[in-house]
Amino acid sequence: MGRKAEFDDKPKKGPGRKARKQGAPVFRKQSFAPQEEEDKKLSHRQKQRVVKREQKKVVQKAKIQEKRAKGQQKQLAQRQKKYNSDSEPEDEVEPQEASSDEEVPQLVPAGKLQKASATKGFTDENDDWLKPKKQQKLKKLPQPEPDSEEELEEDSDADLEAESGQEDDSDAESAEDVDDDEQEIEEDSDEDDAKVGKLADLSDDDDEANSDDDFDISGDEGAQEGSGSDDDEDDDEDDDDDDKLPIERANKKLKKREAKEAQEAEEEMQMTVDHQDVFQLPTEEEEAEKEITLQDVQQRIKDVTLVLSDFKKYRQADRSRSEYIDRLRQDLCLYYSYNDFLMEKLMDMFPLSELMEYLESSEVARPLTIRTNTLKIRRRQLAGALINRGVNLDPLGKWTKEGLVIFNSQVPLGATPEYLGGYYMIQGASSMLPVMALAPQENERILDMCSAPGGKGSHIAAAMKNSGVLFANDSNRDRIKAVVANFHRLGVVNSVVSCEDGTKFRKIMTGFDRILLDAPCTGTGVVSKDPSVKTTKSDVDVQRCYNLQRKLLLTAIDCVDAKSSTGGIIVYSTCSVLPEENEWVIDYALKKRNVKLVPTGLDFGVEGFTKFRQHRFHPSLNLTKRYYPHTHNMDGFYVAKLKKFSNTIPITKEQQEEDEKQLDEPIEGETTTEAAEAKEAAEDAEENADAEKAPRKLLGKRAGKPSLTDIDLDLKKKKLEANKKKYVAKVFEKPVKVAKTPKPEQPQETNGKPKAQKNEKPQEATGAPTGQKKEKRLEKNGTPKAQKKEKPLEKNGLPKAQKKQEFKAAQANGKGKPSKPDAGKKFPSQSNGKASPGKQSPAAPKPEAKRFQPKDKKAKVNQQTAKPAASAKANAKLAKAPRIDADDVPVLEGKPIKRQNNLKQKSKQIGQLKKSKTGANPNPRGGKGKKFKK
Ligand SMILES: C[S@@+](CC[C@H](N)C(=O)[O-])C[C@H]1O[C@@H](n2cnc3c(N)ncnc32)[C@H](O)[C@@H]1O
Repeated sequence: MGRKAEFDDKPKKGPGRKARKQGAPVFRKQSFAPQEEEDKKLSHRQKQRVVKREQKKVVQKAKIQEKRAKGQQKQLAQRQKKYNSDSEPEDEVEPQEASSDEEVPQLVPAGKLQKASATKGFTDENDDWLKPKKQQKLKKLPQPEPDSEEELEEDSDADLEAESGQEDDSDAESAEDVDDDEQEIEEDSDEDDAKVGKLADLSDDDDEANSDDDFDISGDEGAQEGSGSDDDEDDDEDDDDDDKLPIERANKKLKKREAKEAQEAEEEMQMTVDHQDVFQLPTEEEEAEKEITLQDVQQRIKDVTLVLSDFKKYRQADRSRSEYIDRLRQDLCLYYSYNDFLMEKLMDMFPLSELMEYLESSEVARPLTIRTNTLKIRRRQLAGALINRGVNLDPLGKWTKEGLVIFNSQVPLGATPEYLGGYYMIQGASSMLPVMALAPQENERILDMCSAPGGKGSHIAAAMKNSGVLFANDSNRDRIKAVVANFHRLGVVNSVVSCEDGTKFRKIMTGFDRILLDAPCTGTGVVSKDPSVKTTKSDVDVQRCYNLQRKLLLTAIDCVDAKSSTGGIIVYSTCSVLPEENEWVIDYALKKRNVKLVPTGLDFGVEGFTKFRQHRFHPSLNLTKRYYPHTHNMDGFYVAKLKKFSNTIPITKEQQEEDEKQLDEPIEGETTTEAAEAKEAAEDAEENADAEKAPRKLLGKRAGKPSLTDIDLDLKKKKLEANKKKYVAKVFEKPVKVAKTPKPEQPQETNGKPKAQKNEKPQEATGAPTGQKKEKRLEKNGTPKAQKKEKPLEKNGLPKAQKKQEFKAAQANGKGKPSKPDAGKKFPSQSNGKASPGKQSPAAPKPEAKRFQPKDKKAKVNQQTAKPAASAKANAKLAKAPRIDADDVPVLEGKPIKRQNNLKQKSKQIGQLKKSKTGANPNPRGGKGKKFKK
């Protein structure tokens, strides 16, 4: 549109046709150049009005001259007087001068006006006087609106000249004066354009609004009207009113009034709104009555937040701050699905506005990130390869040379050839930080104390360039498999993988250059990954983690060599944001060991707390780093770097022991998974015991309590439990059957027993109480074979032998062949414990067998299945099957047997009874049997 203005005098290079035809438009530099701010503000019309006004002045001046020439001073004085009566009097100036001042009150600086008015003594306030001249002027002025100031000036000059030309004859001198004055005024008006513009805006705009162009009132006008002072407005009115009809003036006044009223109304409304907006905390009844939606909750969160932001202003007089905070916490729990405990913790940590940000960002998943395995590939190459597969990615940030952030991918990132080839590890951005802080060096000995699944461990190995030795440890046997798998995939070859309790590591190995302790924690920083954290964590969980973390950290410190030439460094990290698991743990270690905090080397992250609520930590804790989802767009994380400066421990051994004891103390109200499992097991055992018959119950009560504590211990090794049960069943099956032998048969039994049976019994007797160690020892001695031989005998031979014995006993007592029901009864009597002790064998291994029977369902089944079997064949068949299974039970480990060892007393009793009755060595294979002999 239009031609392009040129403001510089640069000659155009090679002007084109257009340029030749039509020169560039030339504007007065003045009009665009930012010389005067005020000038910029003048619109085109305003400028026109200024020119008009100047023209007016000129006309007025000419009139004055004319009047002077005609000697109409008297009339002028009268007019002046009249004007003065309408306008504000100005005492300081002579009447004539005053009137001239009023003529252009604000348009020209006072001094100059005085000068001008002193010369002319003129006012345009007199309509009578002015009107014909106006008409005259209007006639003289060109009808179309002038395009520019220049034109207007020219026009006005021309008019002036014409007028002055008419007047030249009469008063040449005065004409010269006028010319001079004109010049002055012109200059002044040029100089003071800005001032004129500023003040005239109000009046002129009004003028324009009322007179020109359909009452166009722009917002600016209104604003200017509003912003102008009353005086200014009045003055402007005075100016403008000259040109206006009464109706226009009335209109203007009306508008003014309306604007004022609108402003007042707005203020009033604001006050009312402020007053009404005070949020009313709902009462309990209200809450109970009203069905609340999520939107209501959201609104209430906003309201309460507002109240808490200016409590004095918005609070209800009868409500305390804590009531609002409680309400807010409950609503936040409801809205974001947190439990009260965690929400309270978070509210303690963050100011309200930050808390909202934290909660919001915790609802959103963090960006997917991967770490280049620099043992195999460079990041650029990896990025190229993945891009070719349709992965949209970018470098993670300047702080890492290995990280890549994945925006989207056409392929699953856990299944690309690059992943399977070990070129990268899928890892959260925050997980890279602890290893960066650890700064592993080549050829060092580094321990990753809690390593599974090996993300950070493999990062350490990469930093070590597969040199030195990396010890990757984790106490979780299942998870450690992931470490091995990942290390294989990623090509880590400098590592030793172990599965030990980290707290015991000082007894396994020490003297490490560096240790990473990425401690087990509540995971409150990874809520977006695992939302269950929001509802499942309690103070007991935090306490438990806190204890374990402290123990692990002290161990880690003890395992590091302070004299390491390259290191002596411990990095502690968690994916929890709670100070209890972070600053408190570090603060504890600072007190208990010769370590100090050093900068992590991570140039971003929030400083760790040096105080939290009423707690005060070591000031150096500000060297630790915190990471939040809302500030760093990564999982909540904590990193602390410690330097060990002495291998001595600054506390006494007694203190150490006391500390350890304290850390091992059970937590009040603890309902850990282990404890819960133990409880469940105890309940199961009790239920089983209840299911047993009375004597068993008794036995269960007698032996049950100690065995329950044993169960507690055993449950810590979950996998062994199943085996243990099987084993227990197997070991104690024989005594059960031995116990079945009726009293009178015993002498016969002892005398007429087959060899095999003789061998069995001592084995059973000894095997039952001695437990696993014994079993192992037996195995070593070649006993398992014998056992295996025995067992079929037990299974197949025992019922037969029993029958024979029964039969013999019956014959000896003259009772004849025992009836089938009798034989049948014996088994139930055993299982039910109803058989009288008198009828049982004196060896009485029965109670012992009963004691363990509840724990062994299989044994029960065996007995029960054997019970209804009428014939020996059937019995043998039924007994056979499960026994074969029992033989296949793997060799037992320490725990189950240990538990049985607790029952030494009973086994001793059994052995002694047998010994006394049979006179045979209960354990001909030595070992405990020998002890029994003694
Ligand atoms: C946060 S994870 C470690 C993650 C690992 N550093 C990584 O980057 O892949 C914590 C680990 O500590 C292990 N852990 C828990 N208690 C332990 C203990 N007493 N000794 C050693 N490891 C333990 C857990 O099995 C779990 O794998």
